[in-house]
Amino acid sequence: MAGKKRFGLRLRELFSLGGQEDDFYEELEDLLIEADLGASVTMALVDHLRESRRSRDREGLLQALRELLLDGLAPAELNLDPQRLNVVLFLGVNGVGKTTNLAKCARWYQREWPQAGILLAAGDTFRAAAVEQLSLHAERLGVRIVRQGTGSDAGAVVYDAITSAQSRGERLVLADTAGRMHNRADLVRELEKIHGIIRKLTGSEAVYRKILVIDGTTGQNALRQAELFHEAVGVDAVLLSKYDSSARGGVLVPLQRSLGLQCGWLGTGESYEDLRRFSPEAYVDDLLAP
Ligand SMILES: Nc1nc2c(ncn2[C@@H]2O[C@H](COP(=O)(O)OP(=O)(O)OP(=O)(O)O)[C@@H](O)[C@H]2O)c(=O)[nH]1
Repeated sequence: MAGKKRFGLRLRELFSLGGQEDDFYEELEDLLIEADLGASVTMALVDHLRESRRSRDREGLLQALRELLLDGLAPAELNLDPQRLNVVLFLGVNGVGKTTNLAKCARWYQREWPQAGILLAAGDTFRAAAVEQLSLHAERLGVRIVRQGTGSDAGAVVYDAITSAQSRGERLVLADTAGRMHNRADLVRELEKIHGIIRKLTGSEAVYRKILVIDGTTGQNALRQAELFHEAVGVDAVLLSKYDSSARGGVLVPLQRSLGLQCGWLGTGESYEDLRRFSPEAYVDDLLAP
């Protein structure tokens, strides 16, 4: 959070400085880019501020920037349905916190839907320790898991999980996926295969959603990751992990502006309770806080 505070502070310092108009906007651009807002969003914001000719006093500018950042941001809605089967696929590159946050979501729905029956699917069969890690969470949470060994077919794991949940009347399958394969094409092929299996099995009978986990400390690279997954299978919502240790976290704005992706949750630590619903106002206030 220290970095975020620095951003807000530096913004205020800049706003209270005198000097040339052009220098001011250039420095503002640098600050926004450092906050992970990305070049195109930054340009658009700064152009807007320039054109709006709002008074260049500190509070006026901060208020204008706040409104611009908030524009279009909304909490993602998954619209899951406790009366039907829901399949939620967790996507994201290695180490972003997919498995941990999948487990937090399991805990969340244990509370929200106490009667639902939750099943975890160990679909990351590529990384050696991933199946074990998810199994440990299943044991701690007291939920069922469908797993096979490392190197097995992830599509088969997901297939088994869904048919098993269907036969038992369970309402929620949370499926992990690999974040890395031998190369990008393999990863996309694997995801497309899993996606095809889920679509075939669920049809109109079930709700199927995809959550992309983005590491809040990643910066602009997050946008490229999101493009990859969104193009491959389509993303319904973003979960921004490691928000507690993210220096900037401004990346949610370009994710929304460039790809139309909204955030649903913030991961705020490593324990099961460390999951927060995304609030655009709280997020932007945090970004701008001194
Ligand atoms: N501080 C903090 N740490 C987190 C958060 N979410 C996950 N982590 C940590 O990030 C590390 C990686 O998390 P994993 O859940 O293993 O990541 P993954 O994406 O499943 O990784 P792969 O299985 O390798 O793809 C672990 O040490 C987690 O405890 C969070 O919201 N805050």
